[in-house]
Amino acid sequence: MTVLSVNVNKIAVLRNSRGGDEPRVTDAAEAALRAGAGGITVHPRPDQRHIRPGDVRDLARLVAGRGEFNIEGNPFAPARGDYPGLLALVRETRPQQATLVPDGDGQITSDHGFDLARDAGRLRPLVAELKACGARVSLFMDAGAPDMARAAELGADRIELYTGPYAQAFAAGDPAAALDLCRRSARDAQAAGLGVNAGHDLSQSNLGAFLRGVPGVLEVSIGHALVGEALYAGLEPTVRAYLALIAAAR
Ligand SMILES: CC(=O)[C@@H](O)[C@H](O)COP(=O)(O)O
Ligand SMILES: NCC(=O)COP(=O)(O)O
Repeated sequence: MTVLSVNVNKIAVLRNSRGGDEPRVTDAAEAALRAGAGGITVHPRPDQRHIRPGDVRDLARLVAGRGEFNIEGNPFAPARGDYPGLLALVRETRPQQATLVPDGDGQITSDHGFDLARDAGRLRPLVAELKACGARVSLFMDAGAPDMARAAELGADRIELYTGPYAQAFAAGDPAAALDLCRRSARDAQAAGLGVNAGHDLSQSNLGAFLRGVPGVLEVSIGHALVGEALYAGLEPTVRAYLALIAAAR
């Protein structure tokens, strides 16, 4: 069954907005795991707009043995201040998965996957180093990317389908074409021996249709919508609602 990995970036946004320690990302992760989430995802960025290196260390300890810890980030982004870089964080905290995302600082959020025709050569040694740290490596990829097999060729274990365009199409009432693109890309990745994860702007409204339309998704990582929904329903009930949607989509 598809694993739910709860992204706690937005808990850190709220915490950082007042400069203190509350709400704690570790409390949110604890609640999510208690409710049955299969893992926790964070996306520490060089500008530390939300998740900080200390959060990554704390969450690695908290999740250990209780679920999968997934660290996302741009492996090419240099260290800055006390942000040591994605590889350094992975070396130090040994997460079960590292998801590589080609984000720049100027982006408000992740909005595209890798261009492997340009990036494969630079990625190959980084993927090898991350795997040597014991991490499964997933590459953030656009639905419709022409070269899913190249992700396998450079050593990745999985791809993460960028589901932002699907979510936008779903909200506009016309998801069919975007869903079909996701389904075809997932099939191409699976044919190349890659596992398929998915994430970005997934929500309780669009998740069921996505999972029914794209067979074999191993993990969905969800944060923004889930935390927003939890403001009204509570975090543990919201996580359980996502788990029920995943179970119903089988
Ligand atoms: C890669 C992706 O789509 C998300 O995991 C990412 O974490 C979103 O980042 P923000 O939470 O900073 O918008
Ligand atoms: N990889 C996607 C993720 O971790 C969370 O994305 P979102 O649900 O915050 O858009």
